[in-house]
Order: sequence, then C-alpha cells, then structure tokens
Amino acid sequence: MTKVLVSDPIDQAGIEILSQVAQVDQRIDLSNEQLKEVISEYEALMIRSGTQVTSEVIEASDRLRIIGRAGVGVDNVDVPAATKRGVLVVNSPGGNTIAAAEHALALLLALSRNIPQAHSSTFGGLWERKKYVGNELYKKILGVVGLGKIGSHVAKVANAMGMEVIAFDPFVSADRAQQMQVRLSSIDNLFEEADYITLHLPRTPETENLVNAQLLSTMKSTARLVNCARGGIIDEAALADALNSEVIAGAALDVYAEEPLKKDSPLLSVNKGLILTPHLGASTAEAQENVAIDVAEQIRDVLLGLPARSAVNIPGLSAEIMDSLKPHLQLAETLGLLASQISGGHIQKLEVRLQGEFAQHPSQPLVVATLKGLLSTALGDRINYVNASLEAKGRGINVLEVKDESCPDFSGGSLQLTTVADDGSHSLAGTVFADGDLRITCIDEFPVNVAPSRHMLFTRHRDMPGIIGKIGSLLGVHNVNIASMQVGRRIVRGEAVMVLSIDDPIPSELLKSILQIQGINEAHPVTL
Ligand SMILES: NC(=O)C1=CN([C@@H]2O[C@H](COP(=O)(O)OP(=O)(O)OC[C@H]3O[C@@H](n4cnc5c(N)ncnc54)[C@H](O)[C@@H]3O)[C@@H](O)[C@H]2O)C=CC1
Ligand SMILES: O=C(O)C(=O)COP(=O)(O)O
Repeated sequence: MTKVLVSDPIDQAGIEILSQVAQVDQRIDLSNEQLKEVISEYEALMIRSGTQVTSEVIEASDRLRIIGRAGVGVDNVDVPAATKRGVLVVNSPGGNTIAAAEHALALLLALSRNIPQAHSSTFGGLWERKKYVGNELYKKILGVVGLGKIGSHVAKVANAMGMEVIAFDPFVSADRAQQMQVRLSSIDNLFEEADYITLHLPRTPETENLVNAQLLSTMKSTARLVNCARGGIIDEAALADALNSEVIAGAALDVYAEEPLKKDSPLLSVNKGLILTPHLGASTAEAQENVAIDVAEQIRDVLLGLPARSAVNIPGLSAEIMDSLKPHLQLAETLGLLASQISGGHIQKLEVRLQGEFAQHPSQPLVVATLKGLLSTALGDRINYVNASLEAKGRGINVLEVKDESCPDFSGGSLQLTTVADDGSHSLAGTVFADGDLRITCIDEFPVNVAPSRHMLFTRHRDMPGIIGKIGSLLGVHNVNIASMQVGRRIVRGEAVMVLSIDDPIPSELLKSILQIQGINEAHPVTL
C-alpha cells in the first residue's frame, strides 16, 4: 500500500483526501534523525514549516516521489537535492495569502496602539490610559517590501484605511503598481520615508540580512517595522540594538532566523516596542483548510500518476499544460527514447525544433519530455520531469531549442530532434494527428509515416533489390514476427532507411547477422 508521512500539523480535510489513495501516518514529533530513519518507507511527505527536509533526508528516501508543503515558503526543503533525486516539490501558493496579510495588518495595528502591552497591564490590575497613547495609521506612509500576493493584499487594505502606500519590488512593473495605487520606490527611499514598513518577500541569498543596522539607522525614529515574511531577512541583533537605543519606535515579528526562537535571542532582551508571535501568519482555520486541501489533492494526483498544479521544481509544467499537451509530450518522450537508441554513442548536443503548430506551445515542457525520453535508456525510472534537465546538464548535453512557426510539414506541425553524438548525427521528426495518434514522419531526413510500436528495427542501407527480402528471411529464421514495414528513400538506388515494427525484440546474434548483409550500413533495434 502507498504510504504518506505527515510530519507537521495538517488540517483534517487534507488527511481525508490523502486517505483516499494511501495509508497516512501522522508523526508530528519526529526528530531530524528519526525522519531520516523512517523516510524510506514513504512515497510522499506532507509538511509545513516545522520539518527540515535536508539533503540527508532526501538521500535516505528511496521511494519518495513528492514533498507537499502545505503553505508557501519552501525554504525548509532542500529543493535542489529533491530535484536531483527526481522528487517533486509542490506547495500552495495562494491558500494562506489572506491569513498572512491579515496577520501583518493585525501587527501594524497592535504596534501602533500598544495592544499587547496594554492588555498585560490591564490584566495586571492597572489602568494606564496615558502610558498607552498610540498613533493612527490614517494618512501615514506604509512601505511594502515585496509586492507579491501577500504584499498586494496588505497594500489594498492599507489604501482603504487611508494610508499612502509605497513599495519596493524590483519585479513589479510601474503599470501594475499604478493599478494598485502604489508608488514604487527604491529600498533606501522607502526606509527613509515610511512611517510603517512591512516585509513580504522571500528569504533568498539576496534578501538575507537585507534589513541591517545601516538600513535601520535610516528609518524615522517614530517608524515601526513588521516582518511576517521570513526570518533571516532582518538582522535580529541589529534590530534589538535599534529598539533598545530608540533608533526606531517599534517592531513586530512573526518569523525568526531560527525557529523556534532561541532562549538566548537578543530579541528577548528588548524591553520596549517589540511584539513577537510564534510564526502564526498562516494559522487561521480557513487558511489551514485551504492549504491542506490544495496540497493533499496534488499529492493524491501525483500518486495516481497525474500532474500537480503548483510544482516548485518543474516551473511551467502546470496540470493544465500537461493535460492540453498530453499527446505532444508523449511524442517528445517517444522521439527522445528513439533518438537515444539510434544514436548509440554519447550525445553531446540535442536540438529540439518546434515547427508549425508545435511552435505555438510552450517549449519547456516539450524539451523536458524529450530529455526524459532521451535519458530513460540510461537511467530507467530514476529519470522524470523533475530531474531531466539537470541530469542532461550533468551529462554535458548541450540543449538547443528552436521555434519555427513557418512551413509546417504537416498541418499540425512537427517536432524535430537532431542529436550529435560521438559517432555522428541523427535526426528524427514526428507529429500528432488530430485524433491524438503519434507518427514518426522523418528519420535522418528520409520521409516515413510510422506509428511508434513497442519493438522496432531501424536500418540505414543502400536501396537495391533483394536487401529487404534478406532481412525478412533472417527475422523469420529467428522467429521474429514483422507487424509492418516502411522504406524511405530520396533517390532510386541511393541511401535509404527502413523501419520495421516487430512483435518481438531482436536478439543480439540476429542483429549481428543483419549487419553482415551487404548494403546494410546501420541497424538499430529499438524498444519503446
Ligand atoms: N508568516 C507566515 O506564516 C507566512 C509567511 N509567508 C511568506 O511571505 C512571503 C511572501 O509570500 P507571497 O506574497 O505569497 O509570495 P509572492 O511570491 O507572491 O511575493 C513575493 C514578492 O517578493 C518580491 N521580491 C523577491 N525578491 C525581492 C527583493 N530582493 N526585494 C523586494 N522584493 C522582492 C517578488 O517579486 C514578489 O513580488 C514569503 O516569504 C512566504 O514564505 C507566506 C505565508 C505565511
Ligand atoms: O506558508 C508559509 O510560507 C508559512 O510561513 C506558513 O508556515 P506554516 O505552514 O504555518 O508553518
């Protein structure tokens, strides 16, 4: 029975979906060592931010096919290691957007009205109305760093509350910002100008310690900072200093460089203006249900052999694309598999040419499918859509893609592969008919019209009387049944190709005899 490990708290709705197709083990108290020990039992792993999926865990995972992150950030997953091993990583890019945005807004309001401090004081029997005079957000400048899904929602609500919103996001166009009534700014200007700053960008090598002592020193002394995005973007020691020495007025954090927050964190020595929550941004009943359903459905689908809609490590291969391109992907994989068996030697270069209608489709999935086919003879089921590009790169295969919308050979266009290997170059072309049937339409520039079949024999030979008869008799002697035969030639008695669809594989002694026939230059048995 297929087994799924759930190693962080996941909403029951997700567990129910997974249980339709697998045995679901919920083990939310595993140490990293224990996870490494048990992971080889599982085909799928479902996590939130608590589980560290390191390269060691991935290497220990013999059967793992998919890691599902019930949330957005995948910085607790070694995605390159997963990709290398062909493990798909999926997330839920939008399931907790509103929850995280509302938590950031809640922290902005809590900061400006001293709500946690006033709450403790009142519970302690005090009545400190004067001490907790706050500020209004109305007419203040809010600086949003990272104007993606969460940042945009914060900006929208802030606008509605009468704030002026400025933003820093190098990947957002001026038009998009204008539509959102947001003024784009440089990061330096944003930190100088804003009364409130909220971070909504991922943690990457570029954003690590982005908010350091220098940037904090440029903020207004009345300004307040919120981080509901990722720990490590703010230098926590520098923030503690800035608060203790009143360089800024306040900060509210939901995320930390190390989680759970360490007892000796400099943040815990700050005695004024700091609000801390334990990574609660996504923790609403609604968001947890959304992300659990979203990710559990993807895990279920992948375990059933269907595509996932939010794959992190095969960008551009959404479920919709996979569905609409199914026969085209199948053709690409088949031609890749054929090319590897015809080419023989080490392939150094692969050109994937998309012609006619094929050029109107996104090329990346078709190239990836070709590579999967090309490498599957060598790597078997270790190769998949996740690691095909990486494996090709690792083998020094130089991939070139060409789109050519003009002059399709077939009304539906064609996919053409050219390989350059140690022992020369080969080319193949194929097409998809309207009913989804696949056809090989060209081999080494010789036109043919062949439906791919499980066992085939390709020859390059001289077009002369008797040669086909000799091959036919040899196959008969070895009890190999011929299902169909096609010959392609450009000139009479010149070079030709032959494609035999056969019911049985070609034994090696038969291949040797075929190659001894006078006029046969090459013979390649192929198994699809
Ligand atoms: N506290 C919590 O529980 C939660 C935290 N998050 C975190 O919030 C962050 C934002 O999430 P989403 O809005 O869903 O992601 P998103 O991908 O929609 O938006 C991120 C934005 O950051 C921008 N960005 C990237 N590098 C940048 C840089 N160097 N400077 C400025 N902007 C940059 C991108 O262009 C993008 O527009 C993520 O780190 C995510 O992990 C998300 C959900 C819950
Ligand atoms: O979705 C995200 O990026 C989050 O940070 C949410 O984390 P969580 O699922 O609550 O551990």
